[in-house]
Amino acid sequence: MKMLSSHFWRRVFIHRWQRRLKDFSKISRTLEDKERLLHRSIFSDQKFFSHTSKLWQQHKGLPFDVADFPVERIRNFSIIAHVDHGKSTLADRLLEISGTIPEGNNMQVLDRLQVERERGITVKAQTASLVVNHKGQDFLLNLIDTPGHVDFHYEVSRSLAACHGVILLVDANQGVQAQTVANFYLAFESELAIIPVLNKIDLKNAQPDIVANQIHNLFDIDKDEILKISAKSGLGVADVIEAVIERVPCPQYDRNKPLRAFVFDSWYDKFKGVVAHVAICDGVARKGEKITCASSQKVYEITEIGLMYPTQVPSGALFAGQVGYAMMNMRNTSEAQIGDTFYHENQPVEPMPGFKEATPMVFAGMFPTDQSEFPQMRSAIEKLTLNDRSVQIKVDNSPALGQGYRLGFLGLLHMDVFNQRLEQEFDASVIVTAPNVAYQMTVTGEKNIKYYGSEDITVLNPCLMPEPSNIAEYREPMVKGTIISPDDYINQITGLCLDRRGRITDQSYIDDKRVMFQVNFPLAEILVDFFDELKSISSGYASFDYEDAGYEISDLVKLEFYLNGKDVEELTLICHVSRARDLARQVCLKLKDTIPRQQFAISVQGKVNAKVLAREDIKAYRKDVTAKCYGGDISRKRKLLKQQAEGKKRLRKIGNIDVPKDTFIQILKK
Ligand SMILES: Nc1nc2c(ncn2[C@@H]2O[C@H](COP(=O)(O)OP(=O)(O)OP(=O)(O)O)[C@@H](O)[C@H]2O)c(=O)[nH]1
Repeated sequence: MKMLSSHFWRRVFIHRWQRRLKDFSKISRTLEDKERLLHRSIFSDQKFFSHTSKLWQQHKGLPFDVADFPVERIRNFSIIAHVDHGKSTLADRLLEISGTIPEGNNMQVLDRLQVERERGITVKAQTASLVVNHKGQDFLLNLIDTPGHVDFHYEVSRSLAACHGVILLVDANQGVQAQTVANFYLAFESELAIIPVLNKIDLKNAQPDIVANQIHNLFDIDKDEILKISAKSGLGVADVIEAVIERVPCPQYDRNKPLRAFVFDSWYDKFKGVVAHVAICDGVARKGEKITCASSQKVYEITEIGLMYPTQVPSGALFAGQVGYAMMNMRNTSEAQIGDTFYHENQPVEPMPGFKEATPMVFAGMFPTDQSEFPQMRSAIEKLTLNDRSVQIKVDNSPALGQGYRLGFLGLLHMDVFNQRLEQEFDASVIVTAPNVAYQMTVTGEKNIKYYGSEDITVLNPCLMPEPSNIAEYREPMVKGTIISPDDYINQITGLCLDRRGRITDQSYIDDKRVMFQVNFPLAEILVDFFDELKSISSGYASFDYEDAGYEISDLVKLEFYLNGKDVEELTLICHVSRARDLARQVCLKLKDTIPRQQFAISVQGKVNAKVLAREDIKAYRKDVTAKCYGGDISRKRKLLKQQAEGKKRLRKIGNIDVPKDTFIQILKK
């Protein structure tokens, strides 16, 4: 007994010291941890901590019943903003304040993809549900964290279909940027409630009053409506929750009506198969029920249904106004179409309007590194496009690279991310050809005159461009660009726009320091390095966004590249006539740098209409075949050299040039 009690006191003593040490280590924390402590004290009153919600670690299922949330106590909203203005950080704080996840600085829990974590950007809209208490009542909030980069704007527009309001987040240091403007109009045109929020007010250089003025001038928003927060420290985040509950309208749906479930996203899970993100517009969907897909009329059984809390947590049912996930035993990835409506078997309802197709801006060929891997590549592309519906797919064939696909993307970053996701998530290694835009042409060649008079075609693959003598008119895609920058850089930006064949249509001040330019550009001119150059001439302060602006008549040529006189179709480009010579030189130099030296010399030529515009030579490795010949027998040495020369000729004849996998994509980068 005595022994036991001394053991007990020893444990109490150790425990006390551990606590003291913990307190001591708290005092000596770094600056970042001090912010965390501040954030803790802000949350300490746990104003929004719901009675039903418990800390993340403590529950396995949902700590509440979804049936207890009628539409009046549901709010569905998105967080939209320019790149890096703090969307994912705010999402973290909202999840913490509601007790959905444990406290922890900058976990970015909604950036779930490996590519997002590696690049530090959001590429995929992600949803999460949280329960908060407001004036004694529990509310179910469904938030969607959206990407900020222009290449992923389709994700934003799709997410808005499942929302009734948005938080328009603006960095109080950087101010309104180009994507802020684009996102505002997207939400405004969708008639959503807009809550303007200034973020990063903890920063030394934050200028909340100036930025509030910009928001007021540009969007006609009352300055009193603008919230000021620090998503990092948690300051003011409580007000955001209050604003969401009070300013975002509840869904106008009815759980007593027949089921109408809208699929706004879907993805392929290696273990669970196809998973769909669903918004329940009317009625109730329960596990085990049979539901019909409105577009295909196929019947499925709901095998699992639940909320993203913030990962998939089964709830057994979802009620009108709620947003969650569902699994329906779909065998084929093509069955889960985004924009589809599901209803209970034999109880058809009016389907929801689907989504507008995304308009791809950039096209590139994708081929397996080894032709035997084509089936794996096809399956990987099918699964990934299930999660990324903005990609357009067409089967393609290339003499050098074999069977593959021509894919359409919303931009180069989109293409890069898609490629990386193929490798990381599906283990598919692919060759990507040089990206190009889609040109339109009016063909009036002999054959066409005979049959059609003239015909308008769209050329997605430059090597399929018809003979120039048959083309009556060329048209190239245009974009309407928005640039926002401090006025110190007006001259540099004007110069850059003119150099890129841009037409400045408007230039106006959004406050007394910042200028907004509206510029019409040929898409091909801003595709590769425009944004980098804009950032570099404006010391990183200018931002850029663009939207489709149709086609304009242009003067185009087909630029072909030859390796040792052999046309390499995969390298063919279409460009404006004024760019042909520079581009030919740039690509030839790039090829010279990227193609490794081989046993024979390689000539690299860039030609337009058989006229050589640029040429580079890659020297051969001179293998010393006579090294092993000691002594003076000259005839033996000659024989070996002759054999070597013949070997080189043979290699050249069969065009056995080792071109590295990323050459095609590298050639356009400066
Ligand atoms: N000082 C400070 N930094 C912040 C605040 N909010 C976010 N940040 C930082 O800003 C950077 C970008 O934050 P994110 O949350 O990734 O921004 P995002 O808008 O989600 O970025 P994308 O999804 O790539 O567009 C991170 O380094 C954050 O730590 C804030 O209130 N104060």
